Amino acid sequence: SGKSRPMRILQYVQNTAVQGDANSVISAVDSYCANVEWAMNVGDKKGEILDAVVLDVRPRWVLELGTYCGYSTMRIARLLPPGARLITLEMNHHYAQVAKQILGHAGLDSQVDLLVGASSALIPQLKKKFDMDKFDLVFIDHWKTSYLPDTKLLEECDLLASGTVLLADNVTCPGAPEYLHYVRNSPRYKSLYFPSQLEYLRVEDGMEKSVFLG
Ligand SMILES: CCNc1ncnc2c1ncn2[C@@H]1O[C@H](/C=C/CNC(=O)c2cc(-c3ccc(F)cc3)cc(O)c2O)[C@@H](O)[C@H]1O
Ligand SMILES: [Mg+2]
Repeated sequence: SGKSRPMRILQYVQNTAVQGDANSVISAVDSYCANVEWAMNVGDKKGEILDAVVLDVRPRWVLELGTYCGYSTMRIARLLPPGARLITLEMNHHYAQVAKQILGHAGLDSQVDLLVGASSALIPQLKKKFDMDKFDLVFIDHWKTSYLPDTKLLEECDLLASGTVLLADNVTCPGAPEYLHYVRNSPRYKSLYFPSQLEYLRVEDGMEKSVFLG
């Protein structure tokens, strides 16, 4: 039942996870996607790398590109210091609606602003909309061919400060070759690869952490 995969994930969360307990919602998504049907969440293995980066950066302003069901949104939001904000962009209305409900079940909607629309249209509006200046952390996990153009757009919109961390999912599988080449060869980034595995599978994947140098 449930018309879409995100819908089926939401129903499983609503039926099994503890309302207001983000960790139980994260575990519910992981057990559903590991045992019932695969979905493109960052997952528990790469999720631990994401957690470690969030805890290390202690960001005040976080941007996520590609919300999908809100899994990585929850992982980030549950670790934010008080007063910090996570802005997540999702172009698919249905996915955004599901993510909003999953975030609500986890009790994390107060730290998160979920905007529905394409990143290319929304990124130029963020400074004014949120009265903010620079992001401390950007988690990139949307269409792999959009990683590079959106990184360049973030530079053009002056949304990256010296020290801003970009963390990109899937740089090995499915891969983001143009993005990788750019951040690994540009003098404006210090880049480091974190090997891991594709969510819920024994397939190599990894995340690239790139620090903007200004
Ligand atoms: C147009 C660019 N701008 C965008 N602005 C806002 N939201 C966007 C945008 N692009 C895509 N989105 C949204 O991000 C999400 C897309 C994520 C794309 N992710 C993947 O393709 C992906 C794919 C895999 C994968 C790996 C191995 C396989 F065999 C099959 C799939 C694994 C992953 O972890 C992935 O992240 C959707 O919710 C989509 O609606
Ligand atoms: Mg991904």
